[in-house]
Amino acid sequence: MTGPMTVDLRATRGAFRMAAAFEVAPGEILAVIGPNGSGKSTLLDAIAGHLPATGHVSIGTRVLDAPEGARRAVRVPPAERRMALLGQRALLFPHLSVLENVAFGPRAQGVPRAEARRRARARLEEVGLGAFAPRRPAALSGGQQQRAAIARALAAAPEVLLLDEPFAALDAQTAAQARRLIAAQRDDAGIPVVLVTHDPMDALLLATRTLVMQGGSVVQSGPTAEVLGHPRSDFVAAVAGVNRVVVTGAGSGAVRSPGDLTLRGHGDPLGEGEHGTAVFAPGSVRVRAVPASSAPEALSPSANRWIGTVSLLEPQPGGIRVHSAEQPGIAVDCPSTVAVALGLRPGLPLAFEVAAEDVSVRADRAR
Ligand SMILES: Nc1ncnc2c1ncn2[C@@H]1O[C@H](COP(=O)(O)OP(=O)(O)OP(=O)(O)O)[C@@H](O)[C@H]1O
Repeated sequence: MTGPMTVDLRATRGAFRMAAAFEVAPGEILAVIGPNGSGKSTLLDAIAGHLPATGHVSIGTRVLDAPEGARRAVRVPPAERRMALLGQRALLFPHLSVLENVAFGPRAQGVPRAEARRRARARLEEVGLGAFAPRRPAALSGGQQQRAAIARALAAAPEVLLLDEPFAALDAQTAAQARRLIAAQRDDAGIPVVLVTHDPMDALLLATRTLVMQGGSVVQSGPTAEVLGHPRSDFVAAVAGVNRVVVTGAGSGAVRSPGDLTLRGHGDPLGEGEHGTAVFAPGSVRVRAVPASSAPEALSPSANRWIGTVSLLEPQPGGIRVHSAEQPGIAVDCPSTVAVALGLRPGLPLAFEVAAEDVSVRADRAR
């Protein structure tokens, strides 16, 4: 059991500037998401000490980085931080066997050779590579090399685990196995884990909290369900697969979008003219046919209902994603049975409806 990891760092890479501050509790996984080039790897490299940075990093009472202005400037070299940084590429030592690669960490910490090999063997069994122990890394597939890298990271018994897209190069089955290993390490070793990921499912399944980086800064952080459930940026909305609509308070508890959609939802009440966002899932919108004989008043939109003409249809698992010409920024997922019954095609007018309990509203002021 280690203590919490506290981070408050600034680093530069060429013209790029990164700044982030957060704490990760022992036994907690913090997910870090963000667009390409937003600074996620820079953050992990700075924490691991591979990149010059200013600020503070500590694990419990052990200070790893303290700024020049502190009572005593501290900068612990990467090899002495007791952190494991695992990236997308395995980076195993090519001239050592898989077993020797995994035993390397314990050996470097002074563990006797026989014991280091015993630990390495146990870790390799856990990742399903027991039979590959004598081989050189080049004789392993990419996925097997990554599993060996996970075994190597865990064999060193780190006090903090830094993971940079560790499942990205793995097939679905191996990725699931690797996720279980990481979750077990979190629970058994009770260490803080920072997980950079592009997959919202990783954040949802593994991380209690999620931090969003954009342009080198933290733009949102909080419980994973809140961050993905009410994204503050289009990037996170796309990652979470939800519609995010900029709205303004329209009085009587309703909000209005720039596309003139009137919505009622739950969450923050918006005063008239006050700015905020409304979020709802594409699958929570009901789609119905517009009868050809409809009276004009039956077509007039009311709160949470709108009429749209199909402009784009995209296949989705289990159905079709529908976009309309009138509300191009709103995606609606239509189950395949309904899509067939409606005879979905571009140009078809449709009635859309979303229940108020499925619409989450947040005021900008609450940021
Ligand atoms: N060695 C380097 N020298 C100069 N600039 C760099 C270097 N490495 C990265 N950068 C720049 O730093 C910025 C942040 O890169 P970083 O790799 O941290 O982003 P990221 O969020 O991890 O991206 P990705 O999701 O693509 O892995 C980018 O603009 C990148 O071009």
